[in-house]
Amino acid sequence: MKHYEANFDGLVGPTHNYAGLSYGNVASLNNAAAVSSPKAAAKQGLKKAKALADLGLAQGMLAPQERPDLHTLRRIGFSGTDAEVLNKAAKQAPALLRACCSASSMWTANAATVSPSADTHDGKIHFTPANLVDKLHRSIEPVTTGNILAATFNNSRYFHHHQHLPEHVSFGDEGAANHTRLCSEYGHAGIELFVYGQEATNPSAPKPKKYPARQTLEASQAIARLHQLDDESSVFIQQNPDVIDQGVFHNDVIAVGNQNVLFYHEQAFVDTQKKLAEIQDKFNGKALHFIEVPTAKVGIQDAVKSYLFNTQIVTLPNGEMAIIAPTNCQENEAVYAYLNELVTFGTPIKQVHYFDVKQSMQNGGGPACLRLRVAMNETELAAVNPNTLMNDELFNRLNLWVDKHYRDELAIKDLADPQLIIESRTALDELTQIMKLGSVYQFQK
Ligand SMILES: N=C(N)NCCC[C@H](NC(=O)CCC(=O)O)C(=O)O
Repeated sequence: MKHYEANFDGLVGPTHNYAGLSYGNVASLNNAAAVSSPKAAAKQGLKKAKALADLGLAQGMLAPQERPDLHTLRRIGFSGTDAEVLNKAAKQAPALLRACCSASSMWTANAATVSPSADTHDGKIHFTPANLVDKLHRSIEPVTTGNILAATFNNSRYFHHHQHLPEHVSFGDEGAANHTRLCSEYGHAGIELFVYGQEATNPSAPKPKKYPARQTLEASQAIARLHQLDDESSVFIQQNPDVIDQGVFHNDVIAVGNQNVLFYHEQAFVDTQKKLAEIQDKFNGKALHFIEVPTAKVGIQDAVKSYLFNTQIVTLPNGEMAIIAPTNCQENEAVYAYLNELVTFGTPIKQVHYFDVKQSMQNGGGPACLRLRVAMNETELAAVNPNTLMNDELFNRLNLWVDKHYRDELAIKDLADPQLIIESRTALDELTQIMKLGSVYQFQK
């Protein structure tokens, strides 16, 4: 039986904009009110996804969410026709309107946590949508995320979909951005690493002083229980609160794993040596590569600016690993020098491929934020909705679809334009037909 680790990238939605909504995410705040290009953003994302498919990897796409989110605006008291709702929100509560217009579902690393069947007791792939409660604009994603995941992985024989965790800060859950998996082969049972920012029920435990810690230990433990993971194959690690205060708002901004490689910054974790020993122990003595990047080579600021750790590490069909990096890594002297050196270290990582995903980067989303990993065997892959899987035909259809429906430019003031509701719904309605998703959006119900 063949095994894959498929990447499901988030298709960038028609309202992609820079609203400065994510306190603690330096790029989001620095680019607040800049003019975005939804069309360029969607095309950059599609190009990366297609390039990975062309490298011989299993690659899918996840549909974006409906924005502006009229359903939420009505729920908080704006009434009238759709245009009236938008107008009233724009005048009375512009910050709430901005929160209801974000295309943030593009960062599918935050869509859910996924545990492959090799790790779970019932032998199914488990999905739990992230509740994303720390940010208002993201907290309105999980219900539709659940609908989209269920329409994409639509076979209950292989896929087990859970409801998102209770919507309270004690269960702050950011999905796969704070989760990575180590294994010798994708189809073998692995070790699931859950990295949390704070313990909600232990006020004396360390936590950041300035920026929020979005993921709690309690949430990570709940996911491990729901996904029927063994204690012997789960490791809970605290993220270093000092780096959260320097802009590392998710663990995937400072560490990434693939198969038997863990690539991380020296300052990423609390109790690093103890945790590495626990991982090694639970890995049953099999070979592991811990690639630690020292501060002397790459400082935290360079890591945050370049997104060195928000790279994807993928295993190519020939068994070599490649790093999928944003072009921002080429533009940073220290990081570029490090990556050139990394491929000579004798680890499984032998190649680096650079992609321009700047439209997403300007909101703090790198290549790894844009994808949700799902390790699958060939039977499970065959059970995925085939219309979501990347190939020449889907790539061409989606590019034409973007050309037809997306704006070249979007400024914050444009979010108050009722025409954007019509454009967005027309596009998404057509998309659900292209990807054969059924009625996943509120406006279709
Ligand atoms: N690291 C991972 N996996 N994902 C990155 C998510 C970026 C996202 N940015 C935003 O939501 C900015 C939106 C705005 O400001 O308009 C966030 O902070 O949640």
